[in-house]
Amino acid sequence: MSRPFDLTLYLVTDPRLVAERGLLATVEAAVKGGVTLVQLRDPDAHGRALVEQARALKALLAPLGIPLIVNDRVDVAVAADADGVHLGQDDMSPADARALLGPERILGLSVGNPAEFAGSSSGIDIGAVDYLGVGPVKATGTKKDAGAAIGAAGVAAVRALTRRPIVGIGGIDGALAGEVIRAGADGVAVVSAICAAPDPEHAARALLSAVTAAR
Ligand SMILES: Cc1ncc(COP(=O)(O)OP(=O)(O)O)c(N)n1
Ligand SMILES: Cc1ncsc1CCOP(=O)(O)O
Ligand SMILES: [Mg+2]
Repeated sequence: MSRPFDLTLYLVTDPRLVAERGLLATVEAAVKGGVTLVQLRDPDAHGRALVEQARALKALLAPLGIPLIVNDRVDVAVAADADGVHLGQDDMSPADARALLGPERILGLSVGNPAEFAGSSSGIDIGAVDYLGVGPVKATGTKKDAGAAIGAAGVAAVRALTRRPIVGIGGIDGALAGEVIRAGADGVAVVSAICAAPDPEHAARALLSAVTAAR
């Protein structure tokens, strides 16, 4: 069984959007505002730099009891003793990742739409997965190769297919956060709404209020 985690407000980092403030300062502020889970996502970074960033984030987050997830890279997560990994449909299969990560680390899987969930649950070992990242909910400039937006209705459609925890992602701001929660998501994952905000602590607090009010 994996260690506990809370999807309520999931911060996914972006190297360009945090460049000015800095990765650690942005995450520290966001956590003060109420972020419950953090993912290190830097698709272009090399392994050594990623491990260093993950170790620094882990040192910041572990004393606060907030788990650190690494995007894509099982090897980096293990090297930095991160709490888990988030995988996409083209990344290593969840079953293979689970074999490398062990039973305790948290494993997330992206699901773009209900059909993709159906494919994952019949093909890949969905049993190895702890939560699903569902989206993009709305079109986003943050991930250029994201699929078509599915809206809150798409989140509801995936919700109807599984009891596994789900977090909506893609184009989520304060207004959409409530809709995503009302569609049945357990939480919201955001990049730009926090990383590009002039005050990440305030932005996180506002998103958390929107999620809490919608529950
Ligand atoms: C919480 C969460 N959901 C979805 C994604 C997207 O993952 P993926 O489809 O593998 O795309 P990349 O992020 O690797 O470009 C995510 N990272 N986190
Ligand atoms: C990583 C990812 N996966 C699906 S959409 C997305 C980017 C979300 O970024 P933003 O919250 O800025 O729209
Ligand atoms: Mg990926």
